[in-house]
Amino acid sequence: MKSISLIQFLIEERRAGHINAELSLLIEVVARACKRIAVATNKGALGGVLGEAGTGNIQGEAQKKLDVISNEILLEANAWGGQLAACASEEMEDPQPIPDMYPKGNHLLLFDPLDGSSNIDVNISVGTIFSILRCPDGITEPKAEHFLQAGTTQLAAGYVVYGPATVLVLTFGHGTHEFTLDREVGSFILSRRDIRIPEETAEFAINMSNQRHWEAPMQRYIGELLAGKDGPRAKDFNMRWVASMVADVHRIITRGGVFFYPLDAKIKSKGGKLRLMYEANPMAFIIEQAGGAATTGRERIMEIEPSGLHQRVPVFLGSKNEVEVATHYHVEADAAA
Ligand SMILES: O=P(O)(O)OC[C@H]1O[C@](O)(COP(=O)(O)O)[C@@H](O)[C@@H]1O
Ligand SMILES: [Mg+2]
Ligand SMILES: [Mg+2]
Repeated sequence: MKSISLIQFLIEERRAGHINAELSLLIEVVARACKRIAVATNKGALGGVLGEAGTGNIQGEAQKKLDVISNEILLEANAWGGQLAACASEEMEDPQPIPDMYPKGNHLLLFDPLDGSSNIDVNISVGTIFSILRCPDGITEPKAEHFLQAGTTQLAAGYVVYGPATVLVLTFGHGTHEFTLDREVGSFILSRRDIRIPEETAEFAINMSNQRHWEAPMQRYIGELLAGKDGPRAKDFNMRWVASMVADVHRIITRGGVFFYPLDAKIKSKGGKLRLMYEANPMAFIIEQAGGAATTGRERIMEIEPSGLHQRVPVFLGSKNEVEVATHYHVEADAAA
């Protein structure tokens, strides 16, 4: 098989008119930063990267050292290239403009620098998630409000999973593609083009420990899956929960399945657990481009008009038919109420 590097793939995408030179460079820079995060992650205890940073982020969550290191790597890598107007991160309260000493570009980059933080210290896959938007015309100093664009306007989205292999999954709205890092050569190589998620699945991912706090339609849906062959679905379902969204989504991208982080009584006042701008929107774009579906249980994630940079939403995503059944149960219960 002829091997195609990420750089060659980006040139092809430019020729096809899917991206411009600035966006191509931006993806290269993000991919290079993620290689550095992979190196830091792989060093583990030997690199002094495990454990708590001793600080808290805007979400009120304790930061791990690797959350802080990954955030810095992404900010530093993106500061100088002339492809960005500003960055926003799950770890920072406000967007960070590109310093005045560097040229500015027309894109906005949003990222969850290190997803699955609870898994860092136990040597389970973690990742980085990113989303790219166009900076509104005439805005030279983007503020939070300029990032508040619906997911349907994303120009690109991707994630990198730091697992047994380091893998980048990317979309520009023309299919979802996967690249595997060749560690010896230092290049991402195309490993799957135009990924398709099967519409049917018998595998679901959810944190079952929250079951008693879920809303009634979620209780009903998961109850039916657990009843297996003897229940109304007449089929046995398997369950997986890595607790790193990147790893759970990557499994779905690879063999199908469905992922839920629903609303529950504990997190209701926050709107959900996962962040719309850094997690839900980019993953929804990637999943939809692979033939899957992504909703909040009530509406399509990518159609939400964001109200805040750190807004949280419920997330249902993956194989189309299961997302539809679970969403239908919620919409039906709302209508009945
Ligand atoms: O610990 P829980 O409740 O199972 O939540 C796990 C979820 O939280 C997350 O770790 C949140 O992401 P961060 O690690 O970036 O905060 C997701 O990756 C994962 O799906
Ligand atoms: Mg995350
Ligand atoms: Mg994170």
